[in-house]
Amino acid sequence: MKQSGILDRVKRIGILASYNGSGFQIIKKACDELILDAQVVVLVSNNSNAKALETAEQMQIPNFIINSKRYPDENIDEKIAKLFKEFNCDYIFCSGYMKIIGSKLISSFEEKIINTHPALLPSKYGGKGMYGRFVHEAIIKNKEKKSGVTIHFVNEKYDDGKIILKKELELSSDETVDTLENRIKDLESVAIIEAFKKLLA
Ligand SMILES: Nc1nc2c(c(=O)[nH]1)N[C@@H](CN(C=O)c1ccc(C(=O)N[C@@H](CCC(=O)O)C(=O)O)cc1)CN2
Ligand SMILES: NCC(=O)N[C@@H]1O[C@H](COP(=O)([O-])[O-])[C@@H](O)[C@H]1O
Repeated sequence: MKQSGILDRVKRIGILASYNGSGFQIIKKACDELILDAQVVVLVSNNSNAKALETAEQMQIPNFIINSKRYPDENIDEKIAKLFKEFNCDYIFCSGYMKIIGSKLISSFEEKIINTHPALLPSKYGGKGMYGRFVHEAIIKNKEKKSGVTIHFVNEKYDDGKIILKKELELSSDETVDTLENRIKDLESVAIIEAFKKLLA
């Protein structure tokens, strides 16, 4: 583990999640086990029913619901950016976050917002509508021979940012959406940690 100098401090990670936050849990575990020299300091969800909120609460990680329904008169993107700044986040990780991130948040965290996409990019399996099971359904429907995970920086467009790393897998002849989803999640658990090790080095 890198020795921290006097001016260094453990890097602080903010999470954006819409549902379960599986990637968030992977990162938190790696931080707790000192595999990553970082700490998860705050979680934001757009979805008041997100399981990720409960998980954060159980872990005593500050967690917030920020969406336009709850804050109809505020710029949601600015509100999220302000909160992550208040928590002195060094990085933001999108753990199954299903909303477009706007320019304010992107400019506040240039090349510091990281997303995990459950397919190989660039490809037709990225962009608007390509999230969660929809990605795997399209891959299976099109009889693709391979898929994978892409960890990338977030820019203004969906799934278009600079790629940090990719991991591939070959589809089996009897692959289903369920088996592919599970295999991609397993691959993600390796890719996310490898990507953060690269960033934190
Ligand atoms: N500016 C960016 N914002 C986000 C990115 C990004 O790369 N740039 N990545 C997404 C995550 N993502 C793919 O990895 C993704 C998530 C959601 C969608 C999508 O089509 N969403 C629907 C709404 C779905 C819902 O409300 O549940 C939509 O926009 O119509 C595409 C890609 C996170 N944000
Ligand atoms: N395009 C974005 C996207 O599809 N992200 C995907 O959502 C899953 C997280 O869901 P979770 O809420 O179950 O952790 C992850 O597998 C991630 O690749």
